[in-house]
Amino acid sequence: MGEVDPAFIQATEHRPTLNTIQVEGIPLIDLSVSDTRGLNQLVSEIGNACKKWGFFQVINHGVPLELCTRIKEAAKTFFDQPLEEKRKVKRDEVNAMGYHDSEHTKNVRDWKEVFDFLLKDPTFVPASHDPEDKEIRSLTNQWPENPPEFRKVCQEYAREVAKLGYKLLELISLSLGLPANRLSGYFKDHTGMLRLNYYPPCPFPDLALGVGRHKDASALTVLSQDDVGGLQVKRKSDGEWIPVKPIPNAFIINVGDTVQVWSNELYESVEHRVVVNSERERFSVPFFFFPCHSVMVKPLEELVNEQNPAKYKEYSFGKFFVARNRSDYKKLEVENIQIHNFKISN
Ligand SMILES: O=C(O)CCC(=O)C(=O)O
Ligand SMILES: [Fe+2]
Repeated sequence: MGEVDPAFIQATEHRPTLNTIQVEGIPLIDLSVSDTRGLNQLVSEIGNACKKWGFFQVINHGVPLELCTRIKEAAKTFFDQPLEEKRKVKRDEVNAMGYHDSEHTKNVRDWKEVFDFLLKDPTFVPASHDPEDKEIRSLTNQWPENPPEFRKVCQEYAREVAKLGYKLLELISLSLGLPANRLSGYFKDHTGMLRLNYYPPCPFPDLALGVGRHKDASALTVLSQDDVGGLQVKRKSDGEWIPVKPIPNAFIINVGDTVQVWSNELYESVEHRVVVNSERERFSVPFFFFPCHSVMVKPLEELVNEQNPAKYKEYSFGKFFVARNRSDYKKLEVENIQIHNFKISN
């Protein structure tokens, strides 16, 4: 083993324990409804999973299974290329979509490579995180030449997974006692993004993480993973890191910061991380369902009252999004902006 690059080394308290524990996992929910299990039952399962875990897996989700296989094959072919090839579609501070191999989470470098693309091309976001700056910037995708089918597969997958995203938004709205379409207006010009994650085998999996502990800024995230495993979720009841078992053909769903605020913390955006291993590479594909940049996020009026006042100040989704992304490129001196910065202390 060569020199260990200190940029990857987690502080002692954040290093993973590599012995896997067998525990009751996050709920598995069948999205199909039938005469024996109606919509109400499904909605209540979703609500319970959001409250207890912030995470669940779904089957019978409607996304063609062959698309999940094809996107992971395309990802493998892309990431297997030499670095010079991948860097032709390199992401930078101006062109925020494309390939990137040095993401930092909480100021520690992640043991992974990523390829990011937007569902809507172009997508509009604020030009900077400065609240006074009203300029809007458009983000566009970059596509590699190889493999030739890459773009088409990515776009087909994105379309199908977004349909699932809308379906889940409806189920989450219903589970909060709101009309099914209560949240859909916030996603008209959404800023949803897909990411191909590639975690190469790591020679020091006891020191580094594929992705450091974090919460997703999304409303919800729809993730497809392969059979290797590595995702861990921080259990709300005791703070233990619980592995998410790979289930063939299932998607992993988690509620993000935006739903945490909308629901006035009835549902929480739960911390998660990815451990790596020294033998097998791993692929995963998250879809981060972000609202439109101009949405002002605050607890939904129907869910707050005198007994249960709003726990968050209103914030601009676009400004939050842009501020969060700043830490992707450089090690900041301070912790980057987090949802708890908007919490009302009373
Ligand atoms: O690879 C995974 O299982 C999860 C990745 C993740 O949490 C993220 O990209 O936000
Ligand atoms: Fe995540």
